[in-house]
Amino acid sequence: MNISTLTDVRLELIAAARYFYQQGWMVGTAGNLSIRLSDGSFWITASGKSKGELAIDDFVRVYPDGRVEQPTEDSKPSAETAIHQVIYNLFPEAISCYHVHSVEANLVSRFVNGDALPLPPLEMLKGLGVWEEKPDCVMPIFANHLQVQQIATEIKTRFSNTPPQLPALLIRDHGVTVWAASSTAARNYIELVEYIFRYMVAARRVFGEV
Ligand SMILES: CSCCC(=O)C(=O)COP(=O)(O)O
Ligand SMILES: [Zn+2]
Repeated sequence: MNISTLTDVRLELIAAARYFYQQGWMVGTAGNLSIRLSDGSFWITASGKSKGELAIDDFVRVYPDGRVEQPTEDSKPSAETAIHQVIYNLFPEAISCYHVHSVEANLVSRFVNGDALPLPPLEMLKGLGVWEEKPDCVMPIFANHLQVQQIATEIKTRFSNTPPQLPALLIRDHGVTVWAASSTAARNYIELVEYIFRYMVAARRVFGEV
């Protein structure tokens, strides 16, 4: 057994959350991160924890049958656990699901009225798996219902009929969610989508509405 197999995967989530917090993408208690284990259960951030200073007990374990293992009585699963569950059910290859709130994600979610955000054909899309000459890509947008289960249901219905072009979705006036085959890839995906959002906001300032 090498040393990496002994590492608690929650440490990766703690490090990623601290990094996202430093970027201003997980301010206060905003956002939630999860990682799936080989038995199909996943660790997810407990609800309402300061994401810049997570500790090993600030996670709950959610099993495929919905059972929840809490380290302490006051640790509740993230309010957005239903979204992570639906992503893991839809995408068997997904090992990590990360959700952050940035100012730019909220701004670009208002660039269109419809349910799909056209993305500029940037080289960065290759990092998200889009290897095309001038990619014609959209990011799905979902309404930010107060009942998170409703958001999760709409994600399930839409993606079951129309798989997304990218491993990412945007919730309007809320934030972005990505999923990936490893926690490292999920962290990269967050950085890439946030770069694209920053570009879109800057491009609007420079070129106006295009
Ligand atoms: C101030 S963030 C409001 C809730 C939210 O959108 C979020 O991402 C954090 O919720 P959690 O229950 O995972 O702490
Ligand atoms: Zn959120």
